Amino acid sequence: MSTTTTVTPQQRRTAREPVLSVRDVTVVYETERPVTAVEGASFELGRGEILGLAGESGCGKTTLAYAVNRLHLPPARIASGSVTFHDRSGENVDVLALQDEALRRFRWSKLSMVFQGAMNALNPVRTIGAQLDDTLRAHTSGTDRHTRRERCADVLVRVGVDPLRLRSYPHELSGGMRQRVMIAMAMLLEPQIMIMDEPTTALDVVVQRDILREIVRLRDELDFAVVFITHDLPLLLEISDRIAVMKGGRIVELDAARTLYTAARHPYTRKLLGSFPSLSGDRGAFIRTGAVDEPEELP
Ligand SMILES: Nc1ncnc2c1ncn2[C@@H]1O[C@H](COP(=O)(O)OP(=O)(O)OP(=O)(O)O)[C@@H](O)[C@H]1O
Repeated sequence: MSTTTTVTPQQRRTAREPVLSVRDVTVVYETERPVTAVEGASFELGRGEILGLAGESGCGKTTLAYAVNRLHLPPARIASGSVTFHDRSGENVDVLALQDEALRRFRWSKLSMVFQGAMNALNPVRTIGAQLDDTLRAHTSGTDRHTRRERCADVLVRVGVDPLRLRSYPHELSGGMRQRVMIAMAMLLEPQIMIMDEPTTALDVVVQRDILREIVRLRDELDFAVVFITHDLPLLLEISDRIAVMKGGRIVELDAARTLYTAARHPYTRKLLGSFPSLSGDRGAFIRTGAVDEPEELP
């Protein structure tokens, strides 16, 4: 007689091996009156998992993301903690100890980041193709021009942009397309983790939804993990496997998206959920559109 266990894709992902372990990270802005922007933050990111990072403005989301990627600049200082990247090869990388060339290689190729308003970071006087090629050349040696061109065209197609746009200048593209190009750039070196900090905030809702759907689809296809930062909790509930809620520099709750929605434990999470009418109103029947929650029968 065989027994069957119902395992959701969500459980499968969170049960997966970790790709990143963040332990007790504290970040202080050493200003005249030092500000502890992140205090004792710990989380584990599973391979291929989408982890949402939610919380009100100023709670420390961006500071934490920058620290994990070592992009923080003085006066910010990582006062304590550890960040370990678990490479697909089996190697464990102490991210906070990386220096110079090793750190440069780590960024983009292992962990890449899409910033708030990244679309405005494109160089206005260089074509999209030239800018994608710059990133590729900086990280891959000995790849010929034709192969690089094909790779650049391929990532554009993946994010839904016509590869003919390689010849375009940023001003010839809509905001949504430029943001897609930035996501393509972050994907270029096939990183195992992508950190996205409010990547769609500046875009209208329809474009925002399209891009998010694309990110979830790409994750399903390519199996990179995502840390997705926003204060838009309904959005996170739709796309995330798990969600961490931050308040005053601390992660106060971290759970599967569905559990957080139906049975939040921390009063602040409940308050946050209650502050979105779409989640709390009479017609608040919340529908997950992501491809993450259909149960699946496993033998
Ligand atoms: N350069 C700085 N110097 C001093 N304090 C800073 C600096 N940058 C950020 N802070 C403080 O650190 C705290 C966390 O800021 P952070 O930008 O990480 O929050 P956030 O949750 O990402 O906010 P938002 O959603 O508005 O981007 C805030 O109290 C902020 O005032």
